[in-house]
Amino acid sequence: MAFVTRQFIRSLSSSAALHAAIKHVTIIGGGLMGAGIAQVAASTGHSVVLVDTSEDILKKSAKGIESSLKRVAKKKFAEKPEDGEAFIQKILKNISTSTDAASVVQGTDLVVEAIVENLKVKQDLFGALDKAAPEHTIFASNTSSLPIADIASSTARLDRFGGLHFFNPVPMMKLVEVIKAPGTSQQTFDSLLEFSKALGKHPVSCKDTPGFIVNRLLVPYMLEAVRLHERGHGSKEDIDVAMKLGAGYPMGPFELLDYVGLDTSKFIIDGWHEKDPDNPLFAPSPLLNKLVAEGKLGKKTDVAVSSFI
Ligand SMILES: CCCCCCC[C@H](O)CC(=O)SCCNC(=O)CCNC(=O)[C@H](O)C(C)(C)COP(=O)([O-])OP(=O)([O-])OC[C@H]1O[C@@H](n2cnc3c(N)ncnc32)[C@H](O)[C@@H]1OP(=O)([O-])[O-]
Ligand SMILES: NC(=O)c1ccc[n+]([C@@H]2O[C@H](COP(=O)([O-])OP(=O)(O)OC[C@H]3O[C@@H](n4cnc5c(N)ncnc54)[C@H](O)[C@@H]3O)[C@@H](O)[C@H]2O)c1
Repeated sequence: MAFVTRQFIRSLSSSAALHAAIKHVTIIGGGLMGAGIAQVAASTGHSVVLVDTSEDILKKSAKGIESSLKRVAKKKFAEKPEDGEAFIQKILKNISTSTDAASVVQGTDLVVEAIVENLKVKQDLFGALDKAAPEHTIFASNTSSLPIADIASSTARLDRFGGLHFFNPVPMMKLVEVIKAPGTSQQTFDSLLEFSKALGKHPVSCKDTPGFIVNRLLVPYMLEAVRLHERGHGSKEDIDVAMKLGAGYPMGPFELLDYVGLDTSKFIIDGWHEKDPDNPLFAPSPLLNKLVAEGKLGKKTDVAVSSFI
């Protein structure tokens, strides 16, 4: 009995040690999502390296993080604004940047990937990182729509690979979908759940199925809104107002498409359409295709202007 108890306590403390081990995080991709994930990880005391392909992009990411932190500080230190600047600087100190993923992962506990929604590009990245990262390092993808198992297949660490699907804007959205692929070990899954909680998020457990939970429901809804408009059955403005005032959504579907990025939305739809061409829910949208071809990608192209106008 005493032995069982000691063993039980040992297993609890080793699992606590494992969870505590996620201190150093590498975020690959400094766009909308990567910058937000880096900000939240740094704000919760993690040491963060943010990686992208060029110094210019990383400068833009750093600027975005700083202005988001200013918004947080304005609210948090409304009574004592002078403390806000120290708060921001303390968090920024936890973030460094790099264009060399292979060298920075050598000292990392967790890699969170938030690069372009393309299977081959993600596989190439993880295949290269697998050779450079230490044994214990966990890999996670923030993919919106791709199977985690397919991304993980370019590595030899299927047991230490899972999904961490954050929501935009990351500093505000409480949910993280934690995805257990068939190869993900229970220990890795538990670490990812613990990490999500350490970020102050609310994790939900997901299977490695298309769109997990949120996007399996959200993507058909958003596409249906675009199709409703394409059929001439409602203006974009009326559809947005209707869903905000009639269904209680904080943003209408067109506003949200602008916010998410029209390029990312198109990558998601094209990928699902290719896999399931007869499914009318995932039929491509001529309007979306036209806007992306014109380089109108939503807020990321111009924060002040809607791409749908
Ligand atoms: C077709 C296929 C498409 C599928 C796409 C799937 C994509 C993906 O996989 C899943 C998703 O993410 S799906 C997408 C999931 N996401 C959704 O569905 C999002 C839906 N939208 C919302 O929940 C709300 O509109 C927001 C929370 C964005 C803003 O809140 P609001 O009440 O409408 O109003 P507000 O006046 O603007 O802001 C008020 C205050 O909030 C604070 N603050 C805001 N942003 C901040 C930031 N970045 N940093 C820091 N702080 C930030 C700030 O304090 C600000 O005050 P300030 O004085 O202005 O600084
Ligand atoms: N936009 C959203 O609302 C949202 C929400 C949840 C999940 N996601 C997912 O997160 C991922 C990123 O989306 P995003 O909206 O942040 O995209 P984004 O276009 O804003 O940013 C992607 C960044 O990745 C960089 N990048 C591309 N290839 C790279 C590589 N090989 N190495 C390093 N950096 C590279 C790009 O330079 C860019 O800065 C996608 O998988 C997307 O599906 C997006």
